[in-house]
Amino acid sequence: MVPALQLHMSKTAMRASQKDFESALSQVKRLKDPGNEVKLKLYALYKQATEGPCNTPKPGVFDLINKAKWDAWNALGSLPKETARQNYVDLVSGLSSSSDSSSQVKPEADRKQPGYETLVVTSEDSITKIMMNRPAKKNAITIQMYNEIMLALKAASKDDSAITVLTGNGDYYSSGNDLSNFTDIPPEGIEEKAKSSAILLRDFVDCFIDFPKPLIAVVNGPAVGISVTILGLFDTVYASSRATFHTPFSHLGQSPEGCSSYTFPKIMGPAKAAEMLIFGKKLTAAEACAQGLVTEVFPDSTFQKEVWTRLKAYSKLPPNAMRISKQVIRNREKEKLRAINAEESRALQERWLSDECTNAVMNFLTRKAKL
Ligand SMILES: CCCCCCCCCC/C=C/CC(=O)SCCNC(=O)CCNC(=O)[C@H](O)C(C)(C)COP(=O)(O)OP(=O)(O)OC[C@H]1O[C@@H](n2cnc3c(N)ncnc32)[C@H](O)[C@@H]1OP(=O)(O)O
Repeated sequence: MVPALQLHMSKTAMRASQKDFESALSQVKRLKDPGNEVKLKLYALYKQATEGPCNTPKPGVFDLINKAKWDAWNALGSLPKETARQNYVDLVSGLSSSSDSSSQVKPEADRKQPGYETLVVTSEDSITKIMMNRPAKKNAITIQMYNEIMLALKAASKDDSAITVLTGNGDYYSSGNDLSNFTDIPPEGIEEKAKSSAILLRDFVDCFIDFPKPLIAVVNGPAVGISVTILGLFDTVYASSRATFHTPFSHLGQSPEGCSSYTFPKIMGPAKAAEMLIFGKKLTAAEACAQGLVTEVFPDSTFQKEVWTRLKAYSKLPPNAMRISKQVIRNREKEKLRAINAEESRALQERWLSDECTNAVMNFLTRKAKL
């Protein structure tokens, strides 16, 4: 190589290295804590790059931290300043790329727990998220979905997450019971179907009564029927400003479930509860919040961002303390809630056999009526 060109190139390399060094110095402040060993390496390379070989007296044996730093610097011997600077830049660049890849959000499909067809269940940041996933059917709850939600709750109660969230995919939170559940009548007849459905309903609601960790509903859109009534068993309910809360049981020839015959009057008083549960009054998110069913309403445009930021912060609280607090708040009611659940399920078992209910369901299924 022509000597003049060689000189030019090495000067450029040195200038670039100085620039890289400065940017590495600012980058290092944004890195996650890389641990003590790496921090010592960085310290030593920095000192070598800026001051040259170690030139200070060795600290005393009891000055542990300064001695470790001194040892690390001294170990670099007579390494040239430029090489130390380059090594520093290389080390920071390696740390940044590994911390970038660990903080990258994996696509939901990669994090999804297997085994669910009607739900997407993910666990991340100490939060288990159970998302109802039939958006084309407004997340109407099929028999399979009832069973999968129970499975997901049981798994979440034992996993290492601190909090559990139920939410919906798409524009609805859930349109409640899938009315086509009424069409799948076994050879044993409708009475048997009503009986097994009442057991399913009781077991489903018991899972919410017994859930041991903080349980949060992220109500992303309108909620109907059982998806509303079980909200009284959640610890926190966050709603989008687009959400509505509708329990049209009389319209459907049915009666309340999800322990709402007890929780709603307790939450909002008997008069407001009756308007919802007997007359099917639909509440806006703001009304549901004013009546205590909803904890907080967020503008729809920022709903997901605000709610998940809040939940990520809550999920870092000590999990055992949260669990015990929930027990202290809820345990004394559990037996009562189970008895109420059983009673509501028995009442519905009869309702499902009534003409009022059959006609309402048929009207929906034959496209004659919607809510
Ligand atoms: C004896 C056997 C008993 C079995 C019982 C099992 C256990 C049950 C225990 C629990 C009991 C719970 C009580 C309740 O939850 S009551 C509430 C029931 N829900 C409803 O009545 C809502 C019915 N849906 C509607 O009124 C409307 O769909 C809507 C929610 C107001 C939305 O209207 P939209 O115009 O915006 O959208 P739409 O075109 O209607 O819906 C899109 C498609 O989704 C289907 N769909 C929506 N909700 C349901 C539903 N709840 N059940 C079944 N299918 C639903 C709708 O039919 C559309 O489908 P498609 O595109 O036409 O194929």
